[in-house]
Formats: sequence, structure tokens, C-alpha cells
Amino acid sequence: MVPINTVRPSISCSSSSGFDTGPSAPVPKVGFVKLPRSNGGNHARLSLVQATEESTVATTNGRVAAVSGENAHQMATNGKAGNIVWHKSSVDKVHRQELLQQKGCVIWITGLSGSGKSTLACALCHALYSKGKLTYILDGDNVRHGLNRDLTFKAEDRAENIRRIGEVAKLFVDAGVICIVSVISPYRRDRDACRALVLDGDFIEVFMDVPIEICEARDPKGLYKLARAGKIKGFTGIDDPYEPPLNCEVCVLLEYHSYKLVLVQICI
Ligand SMILES: Nc1ncnc2c1ncn2[C@@H]1O[C@H](COP(=O)(O)OS(=O)(=O)O)[C@@H](OP(=O)(O)O)[C@H]1O
Ligand SMILES: Nc1ncnc2c1ncn2[C@@H]1O[C@H](COP(=O)(O)OP(=O)(O)O)[C@@H](O)[C@H]1O
Repeated sequence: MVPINTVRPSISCSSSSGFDTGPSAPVPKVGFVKLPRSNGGNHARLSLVQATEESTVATTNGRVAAVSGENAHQMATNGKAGNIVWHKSSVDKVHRQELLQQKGCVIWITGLSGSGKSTLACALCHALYSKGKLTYILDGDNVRHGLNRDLTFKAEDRAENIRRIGEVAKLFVDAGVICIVSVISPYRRDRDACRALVLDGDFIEVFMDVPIEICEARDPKGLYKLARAGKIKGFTGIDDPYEPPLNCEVCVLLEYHSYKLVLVQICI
């Protein structure tokens, strides 16, 4: 069982078996997220939106400092770019969350290929949508069609894949959106780096704790078969590592019971 950090938002789920992702299939009910009130809470009113005198700030490694005409020399170097200044808007995250009546957060679903990440992401998205909550899914396969189409499955490219997805997820959180990420994200260090990009409590890590034998038996894309035949090199779980979370918020544990796959445990 995975120890759970209690400061995190709670997620409740109901069990379901016999998932089917076909277009006409009913969306399985997997639950909903109870979103804690934002720090601004009811005090945040759109009427408070006004131009701020300090309209620009410089930032280095996430630390923010005010910049005015006199101290504009405090421009920062961030990554490879020099002379950059953060531009602050008078409409911020608190206002956007107030507008949307929800709290932005990241629900990061990690697990082997075929473990059910995309299925859970879609079901969660549907459940939240029906409750009037705005979500957006960043799915590994999909993001690799566009933003990350230049990346392979080498270790350093996987790390870059996750870094970029983490940064995009951070933008969604700032927009007040519930960002559901479904990516293998095999390395603990990369997932933890994404967690560190957002505030404590805004990152909910969900581990699809499904044995590789089950994932391989499912093999909906035939990739395990190709990997076993040596036609795909460096396939996660076969000849590339997967590091399970040590302290995730949610662990989805599935097992076979009487020849039926059932959700036996969600540890929160
Ligand atoms: N070598 C190798 N290893 C693992 N997976 C592979 C590989 N090659 C292609 N695929 C397909 O790519 C999907 C995983 O992409 P991700 O961006 O989630 O991977 S990662 O987080 O960068 O490891 C993954 O999708 P899911 O099955 O939905 O997980 C696979 O379909
Ligand atoms: N809880 C579940 N029980 C049984 N089959 C599932 C479950 N979740 C997903 N599946 C099936 O397993 C396969 C892989 O699911 P998918 O969501 O694509 O996994 P991933 O995104 O992790 O690769 C699909 O055929 C899907 O219908």
C-alpha cells in the first residue's frame, strides 16, 4: 500500500469493471474531485481587478522581484535567455478561478502502457464536465503528435517530454483549469520536478498499479508484441525502466477476481 500525504485534495471513486473505450460505450463512473477553496476564497472579487503600479517583475528560478523604472536593471537570465522581465497582469489566477468557480490543479496519471491511463483520464474528464468543471487532458500519445513531435523515447527525450508537459500543466493550473495528464512518465525524478512546479496540494499523482502481465495481455496497440519480438527497442517495462511512485496521492489497484478485472483498492 502506498502512504498518502494528507494535505492533498481528496478524490473519491466508485469501482467499475469491464471498461470499454468504444465510441458508443457508456462512460464509466470513476468519481470526482473535491476542490478546496482557493486562498483568495470569497474575498476575490472581479471588482478588485485593477492595474497594478508594479506591472513588471523579474524572476530567477521562480523567485519574483518587483521591477520599476529605477531598478529595471534587475532583469533576469532564465534558462538560456538573458534580459527577460516577467510581465504581471492585473487579472490573475485568483480572478480566473473565481470566474470558473473551480480551483486549477494537476491530476497526473502515471503507469505502464496499457495500464488504463487514457481511459481513466477520459472518464474523469467526462465526470467533471458533467459537474460543470473545466478540464483539459494532456495525453502522452496526443502531445507527441504536436508539441513533442521532435522527441524520441530515449531517456533524455522522455525527460524533456515530461518537462514540457509539466510546464504546460502549470500554465493550465494558472488558468484555473483542472489539467489531467496521462503519460507513462517512467522516471520519478521527472514527475517530482513537475510536482515542484505548482503549489503544494495542486498536484495529485495517480498511479495505475496494474501488473505488466495484464498490460501485456491487453496490448491494444500491439506494441508489447513488437517489443517482445525486438522490433521496438527501449519499451517501458520490457527493456526500459518504470519507477513506481513512492508517495503518490492516489493508487489505483486492479486485480483479477473470478476472471473479471475489478478495482480492488483506491488508496488516498
Ligand atoms: N518505447 C516505448 N516505450 C513506451 N511507450 C511507447 C514506446 N514507443 C511508443 N510508445 C507509445 O507512446 C506512448 C507513451 O508516450 P509517453 O509520452 O506517455 O511516454 S513517456 O512518458 O515519455 O515515457 C505509449 O502510449 P500508452 O500506451 O498510452 O502509454 C505507447 O503507445
Ligand atoms: N479498468 C479497466 N479494466 C479493463 N480494461 C481496461 C481498464 N482500463 C482500460 N482498459 C483497457 O485497456 C486498454 C489500455 O487502456 P488505455 O487507457 O489505452 O491505457 P494507457 O493509456 O495506459 O496505455 C484499452 O483497451 C482499455 O479499453
